[in-house]
Amino acid sequence: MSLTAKDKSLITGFWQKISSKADDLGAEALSRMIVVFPATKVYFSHWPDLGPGSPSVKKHGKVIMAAVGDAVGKMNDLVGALSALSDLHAFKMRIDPGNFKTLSHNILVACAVNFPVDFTAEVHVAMDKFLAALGAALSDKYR
Ligand code: HEM
Repeated sequence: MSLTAKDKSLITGFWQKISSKADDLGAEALSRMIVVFPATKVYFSHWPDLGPGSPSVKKHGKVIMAAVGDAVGKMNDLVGALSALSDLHAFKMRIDPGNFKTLSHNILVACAVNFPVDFTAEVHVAMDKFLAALGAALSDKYR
């Protein structure tokens, strides 16, 4: 699956609209993932508070979305751009790569809820493809 020129322009355009709210979107996506898919809590058990909007969740939501924003600028080589991060998730954090789909889903939900007008069906498809490609790139180092 590859991103078309149209996908890329929709993704870049949507990111420009949401980037100033990226930290909040990240916190909401991560909060939702932990609540709706509680099995994901196992990876964050070292945090003092995993509740929605807790300081750890907010801080890490910001970190995740900074990486997503960086990836928007590197759409032509996601595997190369995310190689070090893939290594970390595979061998240091040992995240089951199936979870990338789960977080992507929650990022889409956060985008839809907070940007209902801009998150058209067209943008939805493009962002879904982009996050799937990002998840695939993050899974690249697993084997
Ligand atoms: C869109 C997908 C994702 C992106 C862009 C992303 C990005 C990041 C980044 C940038 C870091 C910091 C790495 C560093 O220390 O240099 C990180 C750490 C981490 N990620 Fe991910 N991540 C993603 C998905 C996931 C998923 C699905 C999980 C688990 C369910 C996960 C669990 C973790 C954990 C446990 C850490 C360490 C947290 C800590 O410092 O306490 N990540 N991630």
